[in-house]
Amino acid sequence: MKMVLVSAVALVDVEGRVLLAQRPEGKSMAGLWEFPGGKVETGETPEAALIRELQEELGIGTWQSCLAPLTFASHSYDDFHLLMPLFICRKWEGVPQAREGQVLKWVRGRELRNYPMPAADVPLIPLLRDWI
Ligand SMILES: Nc1nc2c([nH]c(=O)n2[C@@H]2O[C@H](COP(=O)(O)OP(=O)(O)OP(=O)(O)O)[C@@H](O)[C@H]2O)c(=O)[nH]1
Repeated sequence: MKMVLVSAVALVDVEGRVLLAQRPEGKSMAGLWEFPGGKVETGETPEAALIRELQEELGIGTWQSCLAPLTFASHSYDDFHLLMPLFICRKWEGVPQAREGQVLKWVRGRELRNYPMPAADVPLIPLLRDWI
């Protein structure tokens, strides 16, 4: 099966809330809430991919030194296998804005369960909650 490498990040604010983005209509898995990020391009590191995606999707800047590895997802969807490192980041510049039609939401740990997420993300939530 095709292996897809996606880099994602839990942005955590000073109140311990996590930023989720709702996938827009028309995309696969529309309506589900996910961590910001995207596919790692050829020749890119997962960290560089994230820094690029955060600028494109949210208009914020961050640094490799502010991206700490948290955990990863390894999940088979019907048509591809997703390998997704999840970083945690508490420091960035700018205010996240929905630049690609997503709905953004800052969510507290205990409320994460109210936001339906892609199957790959579900097992990551308890671990994330331990860290925020
Ligand atoms: N960014 C992000 N992607 C995730 C998460 N969980 C998860 O299964 N994915 C999947 O990883 C892929 C990310 O691709 P992408 O964000 O670069 O591309 P895309 O929206 O155009 O997706 P598409 O090619 O499926 O339409 C999608 O298939 C997405 O559904 C997550 O928490 N964050």
